[in-house]
Amino acid sequence: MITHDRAFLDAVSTRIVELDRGVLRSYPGRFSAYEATKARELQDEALAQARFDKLLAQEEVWIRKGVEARRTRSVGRIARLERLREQRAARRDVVGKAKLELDAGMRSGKIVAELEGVSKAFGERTIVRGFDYTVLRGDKVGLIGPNGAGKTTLLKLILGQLAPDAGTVRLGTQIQVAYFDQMREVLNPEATLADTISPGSEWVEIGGTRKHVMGYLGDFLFAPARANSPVKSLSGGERNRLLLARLFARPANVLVLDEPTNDLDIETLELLEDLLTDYPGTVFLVSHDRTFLDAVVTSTLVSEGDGAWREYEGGVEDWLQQSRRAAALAAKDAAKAAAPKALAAPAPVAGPVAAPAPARRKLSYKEQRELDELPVRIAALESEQKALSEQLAGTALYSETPQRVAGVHARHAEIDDELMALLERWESLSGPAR
Ligand SMILES: Nc1ncnc2c1ncn2[C@@H]1O[C@H](COP(=O)(O)OP(=O)(O)OP(=O)(O)O)[C@@H](O)[C@H]1O
Repeated sequence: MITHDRAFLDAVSTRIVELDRGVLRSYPGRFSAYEATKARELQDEALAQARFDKLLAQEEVWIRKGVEARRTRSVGRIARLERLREQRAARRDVVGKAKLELDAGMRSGKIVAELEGVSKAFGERTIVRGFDYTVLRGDKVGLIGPNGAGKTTLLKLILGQLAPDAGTVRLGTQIQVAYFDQMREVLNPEATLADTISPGSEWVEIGGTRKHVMGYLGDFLFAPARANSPVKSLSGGERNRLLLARLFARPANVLVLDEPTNDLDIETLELLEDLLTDYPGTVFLVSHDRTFLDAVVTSTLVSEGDGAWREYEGGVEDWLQQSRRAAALAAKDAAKAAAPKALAAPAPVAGPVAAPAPARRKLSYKEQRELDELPVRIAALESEQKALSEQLAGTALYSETPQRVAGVHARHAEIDDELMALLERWESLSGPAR
């Protein structure tokens, strides 16, 4: 019996067979029993994953320690870390694939939009001039230009929401657009996380594929225990993560993301990168975060001023390289034309913009000092923890008072937390600029 009628299922079934992430599982009993067991399993899974993450994080702290510690690294421990990393990567894979099934709404036609000689001006100001452009299904397009260059206007033209002054825009078939705009999206602060994703149902259902909302929230790094908390209890970054979860639960085949990376932590950024990279539909991405753009886009639309827009294959780095090359060639040609007999001077390497920003954010003097001291603090905590582990493994400790034994246990656990906090600090200080 295959049905979406839960009341009916609950009344008649004696066994539920579930297909989740490509695995079939059988649960004896009625539908309500299955739901309870499933929620428990998801919770256990989240707990096991959290434990695993903690171990991995500790091992990452260890491997990242200074040169001195590096000499004493054990081969076995490094091999174990590599295995842990692989397991972690595989887990993300499963999640990514599961979501892809949810995302793939109805496919759009092969051509999403075709623009010919499109121009648009607001009063005296020309935003787009004589623009020819074709977007195909699956293109991931980055838009780059200073504030007010016309990125939003160009997007509206491409998606047929704004009529051009001149030229034609032909839209493809079956296009369903979903937007992610942190500034404008509104979340009901009183609604729960689960209700925000899938109002009135415990299931997220798109294109015939269903997933329990707890599991879906888990994919977006919300623990099952939080599914029934109100939106107002979330931090700003968590709200953005929830908006992303809602975006990917919509049956769209064209996603438009305007500055999606503001306020997202590293893990969510990676998740978003993976989601967008694997997303089978078309993506338009406006972002000032070059690393993020480079990771996701397959082509870039760049404002070259005065209504001129140009398409480059690849991401920001490719655009910079290509435009530097073009500028160098132009300079060479100009030099040749101006002074044909002069000795060939090295071509100036000039581009429309400066070289890419350094990958790491600029630290204040105080932060740099803190970062430099972190390995020492981590090493001290680890050697303290090692000494405690030895005491716990030996017999002498147990001839002392029970309070003393409990104290050693407690300090050992406390060091775990301190190490985690230092690792997080290390991540945030040494992470890329955003
Ligand atoms: N409906 C409108 N009427 C008049 N002017 C407009 C209209 N929409 C946009 N503009 C102007 O056109 C220019 C381009 O705006 P647009 O919002 O497309 O830029 P943007 O590149 O997306 O900017 P930002 O990076 O700041 O979001 C701006 O100067 C804006 O004031």
